[in-house]
Amino acid sequence: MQNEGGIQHDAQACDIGFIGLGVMGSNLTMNLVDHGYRVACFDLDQLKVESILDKDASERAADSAPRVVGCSSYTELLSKLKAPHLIIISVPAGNPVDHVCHHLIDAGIHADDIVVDTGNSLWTDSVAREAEYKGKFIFFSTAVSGGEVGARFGPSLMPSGNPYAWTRIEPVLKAIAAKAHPETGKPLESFIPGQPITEGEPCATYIGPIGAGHYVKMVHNGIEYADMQLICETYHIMRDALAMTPADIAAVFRTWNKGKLNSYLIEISAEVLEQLDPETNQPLVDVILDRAGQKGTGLWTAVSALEVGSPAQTITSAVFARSISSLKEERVAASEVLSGPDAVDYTEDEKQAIIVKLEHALYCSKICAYAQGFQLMAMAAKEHGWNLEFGEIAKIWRAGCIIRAVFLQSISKAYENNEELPNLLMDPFFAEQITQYQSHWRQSIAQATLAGVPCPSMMSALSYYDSYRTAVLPANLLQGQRDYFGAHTYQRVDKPAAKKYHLEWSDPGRPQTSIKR
Ligand SMILES: NC(=O)C1=CN([C@@H]2O[C@H](COP(=O)(O)OP(=O)(O)OC[C@H]3O[C@@H](n4cnc5c(N)ncnc54)[C@H](OP(=O)(O)O)[C@@H]3O)[C@@H](O)[C@H]2O)C=CC1
Ligand SMILES: O=C(CO)[C@H](O)[C@H](O)COP(=O)(O)O
Repeated sequence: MQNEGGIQHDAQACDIGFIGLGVMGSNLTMNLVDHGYRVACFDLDQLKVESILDKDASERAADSAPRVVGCSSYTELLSKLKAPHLIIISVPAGNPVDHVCHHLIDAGIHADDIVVDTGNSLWTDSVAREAEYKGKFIFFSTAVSGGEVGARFGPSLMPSGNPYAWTRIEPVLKAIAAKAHPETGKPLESFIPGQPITEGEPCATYIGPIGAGHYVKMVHNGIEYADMQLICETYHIMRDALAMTPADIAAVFRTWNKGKLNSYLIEISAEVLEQLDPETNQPLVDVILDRAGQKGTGLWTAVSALEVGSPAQTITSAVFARSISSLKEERVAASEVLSGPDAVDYTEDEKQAIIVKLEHALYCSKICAYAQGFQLMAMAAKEHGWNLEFGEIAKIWRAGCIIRAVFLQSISKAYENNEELPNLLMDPFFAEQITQYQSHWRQSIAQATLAGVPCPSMMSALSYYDSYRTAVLPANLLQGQRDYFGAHTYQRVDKPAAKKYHLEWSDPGRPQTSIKR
């Protein structure tokens, strides 16, 4: 037995307790052990505990000691840990997180123990939890992105909460995080158990007070929704307007993946399109039902954008695209009643020209989706008093996470060059890129519209761009309408903005009054 700070514990005690051994939890646990941590594990389902013990046995050297210790209760888990305890949880967002926290309190967790929530929790829940569990233990959060492979070999991590807790957790999270090449921004990857990447810049940085990290992860997911939807729209245009096969479209994505669109999402899209159905030997994508699921983070982003008044229409339209996809039966019925334009027969040369334009359309739309995400974070940070470092946020998204892409290096440079950048579109590099490619972007959307193929997110991205660069929007008429029916007042272009006016619309003379408040 050792004695540290008056606490007795076993030399073989575990460094970390892990609760929730599902898709993410089991892989995060194996990632931790690859980095030399001894982990005590618990899940409500004991089969999952046994399975992780088997996994450890199969991956560790035959003559080495187990790196994972299985537990059958919260009390047993606490008893296996070095003090002060560090416990990581990966359970479904919502009630299960509080269920775990309450059981840890019942099991005798201490005030200086740390519980780190890694699930996709709603950021306001994390804020409430820190307050609720104060004095019982330190509630900390680190949002995780990267899916199961990321969890296993290096995810992107967005930690936030008590700064003292961060000093204790930082070495653990930076060890298990994905690593990016500092100059190129490209992910440094190894998918071999027991041989983790140790060089490069870790994709984990302290985001701020509790809630900030989960907010940033929520926006990451909102961007993820938009990015995925934009790729799906280009696939749709190629499939229905250009009559291309999944294999042809995959080949186009493979080519794009070598250029400015290089990203994990383009890569996996090509792979999905190439996959044949094991049952029918047809392209798998053709037998997957076109009804998209969603767990809530895209919706939360859209709701937050509406609440803080940040224009994030490409993200929001991606959420709506999932909603309309779920109306499968109605769409099938409507397809037999509602008409669209006649199909156009393109020559091979015309098709190739359209494909070139589509690449640029996707790129410009993607820039706008990211611009909206960063703008939303900036507006939320102002509202909640967070000091978000956007260059650092872009850096931790370069590897490990679902939206990892070479162009995040350019985003991080944009914010390094100008910390006060009001919008990504105003960065000289991105402004120039859109200037160069916008004609192809506009032509692609026009072509899709003429062919009757919906591209709501691409259209909304272009509208965002055009709205953002328009000095005088038609909101002047809108203000007039509001004042007409509801005396909601208006400001004048020729008077100080603080002054408000109302026109007496029902008075035949229509006098204007200056509103004194
Ligand atoms: N899958 C992904 O790609 C990503 C998921 N996330 C988030 O990570 C979290 C975990 O996701 P994922 O691994 O996919 O989910 P899973 O459903 O695969 O795993 C959750 C695990 O937690 C267990 N569990 C639930 N409640 C408790 C409890 N009170 N005590 C102990 N164990 C419990 C579940 O057991 P049982 O099944 O018996 O209920 C299950 O084994 C979620 O918040 C998710 O949103 C984040 C990033 C990516
Ligand atoms: O967080 C993630 C990756 O970053 C998850 O994959 C996310 O839960 C997927 O969301 P949805 O099921 O709503 O598509």
